[in-house]
Order: sequence, then C-alpha cells, then structure tokens
Amino acid sequence: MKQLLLSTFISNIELPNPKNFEEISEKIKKQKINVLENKIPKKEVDSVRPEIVQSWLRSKKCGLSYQIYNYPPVLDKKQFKQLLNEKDFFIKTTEKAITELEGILFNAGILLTDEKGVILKLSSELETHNNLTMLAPGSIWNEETIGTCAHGMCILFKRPIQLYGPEHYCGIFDSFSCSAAPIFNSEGNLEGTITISSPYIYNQSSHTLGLVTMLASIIQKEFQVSRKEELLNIALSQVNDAILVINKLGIISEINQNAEEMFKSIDTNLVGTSIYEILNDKLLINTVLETGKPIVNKNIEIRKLNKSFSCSIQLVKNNDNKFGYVVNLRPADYQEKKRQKTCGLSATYTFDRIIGDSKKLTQTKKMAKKFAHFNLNILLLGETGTGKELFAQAIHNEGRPDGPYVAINCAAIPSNLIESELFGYEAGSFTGAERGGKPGKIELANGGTLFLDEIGDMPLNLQAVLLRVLEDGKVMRLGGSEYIPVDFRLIAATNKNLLELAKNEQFREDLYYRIAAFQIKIPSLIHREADIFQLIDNFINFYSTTHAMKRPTLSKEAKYALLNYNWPGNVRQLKNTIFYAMCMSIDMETDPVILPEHLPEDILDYVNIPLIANDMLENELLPLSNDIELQDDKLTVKNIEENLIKKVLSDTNRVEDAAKVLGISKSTLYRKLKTYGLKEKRYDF
Ligand SMILES: Nc1ncnc2c1ncn2[C@@H]1O[C@H](COP(=O)(O)OP(=O)(O)OP(=O)(O)O)[C@@H](O)[C@H]1O
Repeated sequence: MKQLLLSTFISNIELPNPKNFEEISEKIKKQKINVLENKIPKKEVDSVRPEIVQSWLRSKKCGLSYQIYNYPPVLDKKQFKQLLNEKDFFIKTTEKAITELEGILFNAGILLTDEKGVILKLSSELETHNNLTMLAPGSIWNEETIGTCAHGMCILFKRPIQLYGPEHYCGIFDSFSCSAAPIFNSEGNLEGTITISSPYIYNQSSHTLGLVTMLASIIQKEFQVSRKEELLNIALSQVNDAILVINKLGIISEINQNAEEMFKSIDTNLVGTSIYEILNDKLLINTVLETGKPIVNKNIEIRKLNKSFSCSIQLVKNNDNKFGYVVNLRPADYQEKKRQKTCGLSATYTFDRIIGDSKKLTQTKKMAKKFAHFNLNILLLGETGTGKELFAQAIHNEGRPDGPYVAINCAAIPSNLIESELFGYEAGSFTGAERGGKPGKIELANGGTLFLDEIGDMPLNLQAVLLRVLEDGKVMRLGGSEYIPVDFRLIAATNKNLLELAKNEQFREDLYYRIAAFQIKIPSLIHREADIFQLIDNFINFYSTTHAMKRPTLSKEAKYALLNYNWPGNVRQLKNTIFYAMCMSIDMETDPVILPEHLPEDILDYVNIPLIANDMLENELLPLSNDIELQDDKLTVKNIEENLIKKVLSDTNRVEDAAKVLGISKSTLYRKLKTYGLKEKRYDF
C-alpha cells in the first residue's frame, strides 16, 4: 500500500491569517504576473514554491490564460456514464467518509476526481460556484485544462498538496484555498483524488491538509480491502467446493456461496454455528489443531446432509499464533467425476464378472479377494491378456469401492511424461504445462487405488521417487514446494520377471521388495482350458449384443481347434478370435455357424479331430454349454473323449448301450477303452 505523505507541500509563506492574507496574496499575484510575462526569471520568485512556479509556466505553455477563465472540457453524457460505471466501486467506498466530513466542514466542500482529474462528485457547497467555474461532475480539471490547481498537482506529484489563493493559475481562484490528497488502489496506481476546497482564502490551514490526507488514507484502506474482499468473494464463488472459515473457538465465521447452497437444507444458520455440529469427525479437526499438519481430501460423511464429502482442513496461523482454520468440502462424487474426466477410467469389473470356474482361476480369485480386504500393495503377475487389469479393478471394487480408481500404463506413456503424469505439476513448471497446474495420478488416487500396469517399464529414476512416495505417504508436484499427503493402495502388474530385471539393474530391488510381498499369479489360458467354453459363450453373447449380430453356433471342428490351441495371447486373443470368427461367419441367408475356415490361420492348424469325434458327432453341432464334466488341467480333445466315454458308460452300464449312445460300433468302443486304459477299471458291463 502506497504511503500518503503529509508533505510540506503547504505554502512556503507564512500561514495566511486574516491580518496579512491580502498582503501575501498581492505579493504572489505580482510575482505570478512578472514571471509569466517574462519580467523576472523564475528563480526570483521567492513567495511561491518552485513546483508551483513550474506549474504556472507549464500551464502557460498549454495556451491557458491566467487572466481569463479557461473553461474546462466536459465529458459527454455517454462517456461520463461509462466512467461512473467504471468508478462505481470507488465512488461508493468514499460515500460514507465524505458525508461524515461534509457534516463538520464550514464554508468548504469536498471534490472527488478520478486519476485524470475528471470530477466524479462534488459537495453542494461547491456547486454554487458552478456557473462561474464550470466546476461540475464530468468536467476535466487538471493542469492542462485549467492550469495550476490543487488536485491537478496532486495527480502530477502523487502527494498531498495545499494551494493558497493566487497560487492557482487562473485569477478566478484567487480567493480559493484547496487541500488535495491522492488515493491509490492495491496495485499502487492512482485511483483518484479528494480535495477540500473553500471559496475563502483564509479558510484553510495546515490542519486542513492533514485532515484531507487522513480522509484519503481511510478511503484508500477501505477501497483496497473492499476490492480484495470482492475479488475473494468472486473467486470463492467460482470454486465448486464449500469453504468454511472457522475461528479459533471452533465457530464458523465465514462461508462461501457454495457452502450456503450445500447446507441450505439444514435449519441452522451456518455462520455462528460450532464446526463440531457440522463435521461429526472431531478427531479429524483435533489432529489438524494438534499437529498443525493439513488434512487433504479425506473422505468423510456429514450426517446432517447424509452425504459423503472429500474434506481438506488447513490451519491458519502466523508464527505460533493459531487464528483458526479453513475447511474445504467437496462432494465425493464430484471428486470421482473429476478423476474420471482426467483419467477417463473407472473400475467396472468385480470378481463375479471375471469369467471362469476352473480350479486355478477360482483359487486365484479367492486369494485376490482375501488380499483386497487388507490395505496391502499387490503385485499381479501373468502373461499378457490373462486379465491382470480385470483383477486390479475387482480388487479395488472389493476393497476400496468408494475411493477413486486410477490406472496408468507405464509402457504406453513416453518416459519423459510419466513423471508429470504420476506426480502432477504446479503452474508454469515447464513449457506446455496447463495454466493452473495439474494433479498427478497419485494425488488423484488418494483414498482409492493406483494401478500401475507394466511397472517393469517404469524408468529407474521414477522408481526411486515412487518408492519414496510409498514409504512417506506424501507426494510433491513437479515445480512444487509442498508435500501433499496421499493414502492409496498400489496394485502393480507385469508380465516380466522383475527379479530378473533387478539382477540386471533394470528394476530397483528395494522397490521390488516393497511391492512384491503380496503377489497374485494369474494362470495362463493354456492352464485353464476348462474356462475356454465359458469364455467363448460369454464373448459370443457380448458381441451379439453390442454389435447386433446374430448369435452363431460353433461347429465341433472349430470348437476343437479353439480348445487345442495354445493361446499365447490368452483371453485377449480368444476374445479377438471370437469376434473375428463371428464376423467371418456372417451369413445373410442361414443362421451363422462358426466353421474352421472362419478362424484365424494360426488356429486352423489345430483343427485335428480324433476319430471318435468324427464317429459320434458326424454332422452334428456342439451346443456351446455342454454338460460334459471337464477336468481342469490339460483338457484336450482326448480328455473330452475319455470323459464322455466314462460318463456314458456309467449312465448305461453296458458297453453295447454305451456304443449305441455314442453312435459308434462296439468294437470301436472296445478299442477306445483300451487306448484310454479303461479296461482295467471296473465297469459294470
Ligand atoms: N476372466 C476374464 N473374463 C472376461 N474377460 C476377460 C477375462 N480375462 C481377460 N479378459 C478380457 O481380456 C482382455 C485382456 O484383459 P486385461 O487387459 O485385463 O489383461 P492383462 O493381463 O492386463 O493384459 P496386458 O498384460 O497385456 O496388459 C480384456 O478385454 C478383458 O476384458
């Protein structure tokens, strides 16, 4: 805030008193004429301050006459209206102080101008001189338009000043005395001037200058504070959060519009209420008060509203003096929406939606479910396409369903961007950074889960930072200077051997041990063939619904090929294969059937149908959901055949009947029994 100096810019002559003011006035007038008429040099003017003499000379240069009144230009109505609009806040701030002072002034009035000297407001006392001087709102009064005057000099020197009678440039003001002071805005720029003006030369003293300086100072403070308050209110109404300012006694002293809106359903007037009546979590507040550390984005429930919020609390203090604290509340779903907007992701999978009942997958799901309920970091291992991301989502939904789920694929993002993606950045920390800065994925995962896919591809330097975040539970944005506390579960996934990478110094061993204590290995599809039909069935359903395709049947040859294939790309490859086959099998005239020729080439090699299958399933299509009990591991066409024979035999109890059911000859069945070593077993033939 610029200081207003009560300068010595009064007169450098004796203070006028009723006895000698005429004498002094005459002296000034004479010297003014002499210097302006070039009869004496300016340094010989000894009754007037040099700044004023220079101002007279500048006024003359502007072509103004000191004898004839120079009528000032006046803004037209439209211009003046616009100016009043712009200055509305300033004018309103001055009103109270001006009215109060006007009440005690005698034979004097107050003049308010803008920073260029345009008169904004005028006391009625001064309006009586209107006709004579055109002293009226809207007229432009400054050194260039009317010559030396108090507020004109105040604008030039940006300091308080007092002018005595003939010190004014134009003779019409010879009987006036004026004291003016500047008013600055928060940026230190001149906002306007205020002047106490009297048509009586003897009516002012140095006290008048003191008075107007104090008045300007009061107005300036009020103006700057109100402006700041106004800006703050506008800013606070722009944020989507409810903001509550709490004093040190725990009473809500200020709220923003959003807080008002958010709590309008409760009867109590928020301001004046104890914060403990609003936030049920006393412990949370006390932790902040005791430790002085802020709470960031903590999920809380406000019972009065029956709603969840993400709550941040920050202490307001100066040195060791605690003034109170600020509570910031954001609806929990807003946080989630924002996170989804930033990450474009949400966790949709639950364990029920992970298809497959094979023993191995069932065991894996059981283990993952167990881990989900503890606040553990988990490492998911498995070949590509086995469903690691699905497991990550299911674990999140099982363990922290209300928190955010944030996923990042370390292999898919250029290594130079992973850092800012993970840790976020402050405004202006690098070229191309978003203006307001950006939270990192770790920050966004606060209260929920961070899924780091392909963690083996994370650059080594970031592994070190990640380790620190995991150890300290806090993160610092790039270009930032403060740590933000974070609470998240890390689920990392990889199809690489991290220990091997660590041996080759491509992965930090310490990070490995930090994240790998709880590992879940997701079995490859080749080891859970029992899931294949269920998955196929599911994918056919899925694509026929989402792509409005006719549901195809699967020929037995195609089915055997799919069953026998080794699936290096696991479930992802199976899913894509089914979609490919469905597209290839589209038939406009008949119901579609997926035949071997509809399968991708590398799978076609696996169309190798054993004899029995030919015998028993000639021209027959396998239903998708069959009731053959499949063994979990090593499920091949031979297993199916063996199981089928066992089942039919146990149903019929006679080889002859079984052969009939199977549609093969008795001798073929005997041969098969021999092949499968079933002869030794006891069947009730
Ligand atoms: N058990 C399952 N049930 C249903 N769909 C599955 C299953 N497993 C995997 N999928 C599907 O397979 C695809 C690949 O799954 P996901 O992305 O989870 O694999 P991943 O192991 O994370 O692969 P990568 O290591 O290549 O990232 C997805 O489309 C997913 O929906």
